Parts: sequence; C-alpha cells; structure tokens
Amino acid sequence: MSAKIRPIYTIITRKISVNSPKQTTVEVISGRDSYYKKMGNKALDSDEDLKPEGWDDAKPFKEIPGPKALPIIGNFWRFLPGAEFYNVEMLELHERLQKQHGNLTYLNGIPLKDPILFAYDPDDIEKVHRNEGPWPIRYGLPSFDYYRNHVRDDAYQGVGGVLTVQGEEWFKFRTVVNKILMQPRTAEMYVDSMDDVANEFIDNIRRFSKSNSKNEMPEDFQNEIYKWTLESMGVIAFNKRIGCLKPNLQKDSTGQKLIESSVQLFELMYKLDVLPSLWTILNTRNWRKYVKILDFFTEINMKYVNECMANANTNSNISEYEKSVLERLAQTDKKIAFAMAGDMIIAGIDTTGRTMAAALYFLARNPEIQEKLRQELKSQMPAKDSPVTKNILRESLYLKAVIKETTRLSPISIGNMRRTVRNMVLSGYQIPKGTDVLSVTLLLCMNEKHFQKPKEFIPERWLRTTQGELSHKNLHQFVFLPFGYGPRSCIGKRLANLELEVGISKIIRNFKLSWNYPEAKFGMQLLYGIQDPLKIKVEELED
Ligand code: HEM
Repeated sequence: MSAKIRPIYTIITRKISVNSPKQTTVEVISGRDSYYKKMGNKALDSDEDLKPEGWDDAKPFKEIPGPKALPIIGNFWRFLPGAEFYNVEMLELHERLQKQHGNLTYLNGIPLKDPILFAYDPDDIEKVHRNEGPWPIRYGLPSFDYYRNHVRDDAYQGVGGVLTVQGEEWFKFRTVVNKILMQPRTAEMYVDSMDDVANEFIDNIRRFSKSNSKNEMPEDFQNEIYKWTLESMGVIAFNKRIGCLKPNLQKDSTGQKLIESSVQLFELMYKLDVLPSLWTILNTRNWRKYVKILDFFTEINMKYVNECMANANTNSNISEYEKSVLERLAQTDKKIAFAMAGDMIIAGIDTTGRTMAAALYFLARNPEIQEKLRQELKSQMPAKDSPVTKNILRESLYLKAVIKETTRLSPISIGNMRRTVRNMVLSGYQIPKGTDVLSVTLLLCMNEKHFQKPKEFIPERWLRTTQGELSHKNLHQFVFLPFGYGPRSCIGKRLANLELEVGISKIIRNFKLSWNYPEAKFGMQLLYGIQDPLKIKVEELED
C-alpha cells in the first residue's frame, strides 16, 4: 500500500463500527442485516428469532451499566496516566468493572475501537455461544485481515485464512482444514518429530543452566521458548526443520530472522489492534514496520510451500496419514495451504509459548506437584533420554491435568469474543444482533464459586478420580473454555497439547525446576500470560 492514507472505505468501515449500538427496538437493530445476509447466514434471514423469549420484558440495551463515556473523549481518558484504569492489570480491571456495574458491562468511547459488552455470568456466556450459529463471528485482528485482503491480495488471492475471515468464506475454509488438522491421527503422526525438536530445546536449557552459578534461565527465556514453538510449528506448517534452536544462530539466518520477526509481530499486533492506534486512517510508523514483517513471513511462507509441493511424495502406495499436513492441504487447494500455513505460524507460536512458560513457572513454584508428575513420567520413561511415544502420552493423565490447570490460571485469552448473530436477552437486557460480547472466563476461573481455592495450582481438580468439592465434575460448562467453544474453537488444540505434553515431559524428566523470586506478575499484551523475566532455576537430575 503506497498511499499515505488508508482508502476511504476503510475509514468509513471503522467509523461505522465506532458508533455505539443505540438500538432500542428490533426494527432499528436490523440495520446491520445486509452485512450478515451478505455472509449468507440463513438463520438471520428468518424472522423466528427477531424477538427471542423475554425480549419485551427485558430492559433496553442503552440501560446496560458501564463506565460513562464523556463527550468527545469518551472513556479513553480513564486509561490515561493518573486515571482510574491506568496500568491496571486485566484481571483486576474486570474485577472492578464487575463490582461497579454488575454481570454485564458496556464499554464504549475508546477511539477507533468497537464498543464492547463484557459478560461475567456463565449463563449469559452459554446463551451467547449456543446462539452463535454455524458460522460464528469473531473479530480481533483487523490489521492482519487488512494486510491479507488489501495489502497483499496478490499473494493471498482472496483466501484470507481462518483467523480473521467471517461468514461463508470462513466456513468453506474451515471445513477443508478441519478434516486435516482436527484429526487425532494427524497430531499423533508428529509425536516423533516433536520429540526431536524437544531434545534440542532440552540441550539449550542444559546449556543455559550451566552458564551461570545460579543455574538460572536467562532473562529472555520466554524468547527461547518461542524458538521451540516456532521450530515445532515449522515442522507441521512447512514440513521443514527451520533450525531456530541451533546454538549460536547466525544473525542473518532465516531461523534468527523468523524469531526476531515473530516477537516484533506480536508486539505490533498488540499496538495496532489492542491499544488505540491511528493505523486505520494513516500509514503510521508501526503500521509500516508491521507490513514489512508480514511481507517477510509471506515470502518465507511462499518459499516453503513451493518447496514442499516440489518435493511432494508421488508414491501412490503411501496413505494419506503418512503425508505431511502441508502436503495434504496443498493437494486440496494450494491457496488454502498457503493461508493456513501462515495462520499456523501466527497462531501457534505465542499461544503455546506462553502456556509453556506458565506451566514451567507453576511447576517450579510447586515442588510436590512437580515431583508427582515426575513419578508418573518415570514409570513410562525409564531413562532421562527415553523418547516420548503416543502410548506414553495416552497414559499420562497427571500431565494432562497439569496442562489443563495451567490454562485455567493462565489462559492465553482472558475470554472469548463473539459478535452476536441473533437478538438475545442477557442478564435481563435486550442485546441486538451485531453486538460484540467478550465472555470474561478468566474472572470465572479465579472465582471460588466455581473452583475451590481458585488461585492455587491444583492439577488434581481435573482428575476423574478426584471426588468432592475439588472435583471439576459439577463445573458449569461455560466457565472454563481455554481453547474457545464450538465450530470456531481453536483448530490447533490437538497440536498445541501434543507440543506441550512432549515438551513438559522431557523437561520434567531431565531437570528439577525451582523459583527463587516473588510471585510473577500476569497480564495481557496481545495475549495473557507471565509478564516478568522467567528466571527459573534448572538443575540436572541424576537419573
Ligand atoms: C496452548 C495453546 C493454544 C491456546 C490456549 C489456543 C487458544 C485459542 C483460542 C481461545 C481461540 C479462539 C477460539 C474461539 O473463538 O472460540 C483460538 C483460535 C485459533 N487457534 Fe489456537 N490456541 C493455541 C494454540 C494454537 C496452535 C498451536 C495453532 C496452530 C495450528 C492455533 C491455531 C488457531 C487458529 C487458526 C484459530 C482460529 C480458528 C477460527 O477462527 O476458526 N492455536 N485458539
């Protein structure tokens, strides 16, 4: 995009979305109908749910409580230095909003951002998800969407991927990729390669531990974890070892450049899509940097997909499950393979990386839990260098409970976002279709109404054998949704769990972890997670 100013249609789109929904009657609400009809969602064409049960008795939308927006400056000023929400951590912000305004809070008046409803009641969250229809709508990364569909439509050719597109286009894409990525057999196929990648990560951890008298991981250990997730995702997305975990990576190597670019990419996404930003109307410095980085990813992606196609296995005796994910995607549609490989890299590094960081931190702080996990692993992996196999993973129930408990206390997203596609009543208020609702599940996961000792790391709560109050068996189904919900839920869930299971098994089987610092701070940048340097002490186990 060479023009200094974004095309006028973008500005108009943003302006429309900045307007708060002031609808109070069903007729006015239908103003957004054409948009959804364009997406072809038949459910929206029918009149049957125009007035859902309880609509006439519900209070109008405009009465939903929330921080009052002032003329012109809206609510933005509340987040400025000295004001009530300045630098307030996400969890605390939502605790305060819920306390002040109740289970449904409306926030508008943040420049160039859509107004949003925060839902804190699991029954409301259930209603939103159960009414999301077959093509749920989730907005979140407009900068990424704009890049693919407008800046580099030459490369993506109208196939925007699964992360940001909506409606029928999303559904068609997702139907193709689900068949390949959501299969348990697909994930299992990668156990050996994930084991290889984890071995290199273990070597690096060992080297860091020996490099200082305290046996601590470096301040930027989180980036080292990202190298491991990028290398793991590279195997799946590109069918290729990128080489990010090699010690002394050359500055100009692709691996090093990819690592640096992905760290910057997430920082920039946060600045463009989460913080107020002028990129939607101007070619800001951050926007230009962002496009440059995404261009680099596009170029690498194209190169690797072409390489994979050129080396594709033409042996007709080989079963579908012996082929790589990328090969199978490319067999169906090369454009889909290209966009999906890019999505996997964007969605698969920071997410699994932050979850791994949190898991290691919780294990380091809880030596008894760590030892219990180690005993489970030792029964399956007699030697420190025993490979992880799919049978080991099937049997390792405590390991799975550790990962679940990690995602309860440190989910990558504080909640799930949906744009409602039907009118509905939430907490006694009329909610018009077309409203963005963020279900803040993190708040529920931290509430003793739903979890006993909610702030403590207790994997036992997820074990089937656990009885009584601690057990998760009576948990409301919409309180704990770390991978989202329904047809739009995380497509990488199986792959992420596989990576984490293999990586954590190897680390805990080889090392003793401990934490010698005050409790780490958690918070949100693009994603939620630990904010402090991850200086975990790592000691080699004897056997
Ligand atoms: C622990 C790691 C991960 C967590 C906790 C996680 C969580 C999530 C969540 C909460 C969503 C939104 C779901 C919704 O709206 O209902 C999502 C979407 C998505 N995730 Fe993950 N994710 C993880 C790892 C991965 C990996 C490794 C990949 C790579 C394949 C991936 C690919 C995606 C994609 C492509 C979407 C968008 C799906 C769509 O909109 O149809 N994720 N993830």
